[in-house]
Amino acid sequence: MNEVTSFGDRLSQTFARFGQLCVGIDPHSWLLADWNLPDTADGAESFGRTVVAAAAGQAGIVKPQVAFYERFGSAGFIALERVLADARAAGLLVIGDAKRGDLGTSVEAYAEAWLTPGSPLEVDALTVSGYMGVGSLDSAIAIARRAGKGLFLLGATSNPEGAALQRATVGEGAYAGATVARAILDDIAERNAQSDSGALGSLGVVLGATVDLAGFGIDVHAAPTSALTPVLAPGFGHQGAQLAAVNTIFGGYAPGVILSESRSILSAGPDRITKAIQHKVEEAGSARG
Ligand SMILES: O=c1ccn([C@@H]2O[C@H](COP(=O)(O)O)[C@@H](O)[C@H]2O)c(=O)[nH]1
Repeated sequence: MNEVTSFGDRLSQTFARFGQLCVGIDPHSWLLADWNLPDTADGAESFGRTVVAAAAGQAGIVKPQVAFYERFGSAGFIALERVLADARAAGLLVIGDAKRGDLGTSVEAYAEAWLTPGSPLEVDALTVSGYMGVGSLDSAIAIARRAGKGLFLLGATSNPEGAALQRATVGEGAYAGATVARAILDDIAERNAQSDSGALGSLGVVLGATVDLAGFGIDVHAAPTSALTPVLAPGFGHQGAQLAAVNTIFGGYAPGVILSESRSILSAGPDRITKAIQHKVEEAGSARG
């Protein structure tokens, strides 16, 4: 049987080739209107496939926001399947932003849906919630590792409402005394150290570029140097964070940060989207140095 390449190694290869920008695919109603597309599943499909075609060969990663397809029910999922198929055929690394979370066999079923090779919704990595306990995701983690896929656990999210919960202190267990966000980061780092031998681990966390990580008890200068935990970082662009600040915000984690922007790129419209992506890829490259 062929050895499966880990998600961490595939992410490292993508970074080396295309840099660290991730283009979000978020077909908001207003964006569909700006793009002269109907606010329907067909409109969202056309939007997503145009973004994929513009990103292919320029950026390495795309992140479709599942909610904007789910709102159209089964037709939306068919549209999303086609966008995902295009993206994977174009060699883009695809992160499904679905923020799934559950326990036992239920989370296992989510992982089968999104991470099984050949599944209609197959992506390379999925955003998940560990707020039922990181251990509640064990079966999904096992499926991801077997298939060479990745998971990004919500840690310190970019929205201001997240802080009250995510900065709360864990009361018991191995991470007692740490904030919730820090406990998730530490748990994932340990799992990566045990299972990944490359530069980047296959399990990542979501850390918003808009948040003050020190306030969450996260010391960005204490990042591990091998099996570094990848960080999916929304918050650049429309939410206010500047790509130029990536090294300052993320310190030792910066080599593993996925710089995600959606609206700030997508608002360029269908005629200027290719140029907008090219410009952002260059900006992200200069920011990382
Ligand atoms: O902490 C988080 C986690 C996920 N998101 C998602 O990222 C994009 C951000 O879109 P922008 O237009 O670049 O603001 C969107 O799909 C969010 O649901 C996040 O913003 N923050």
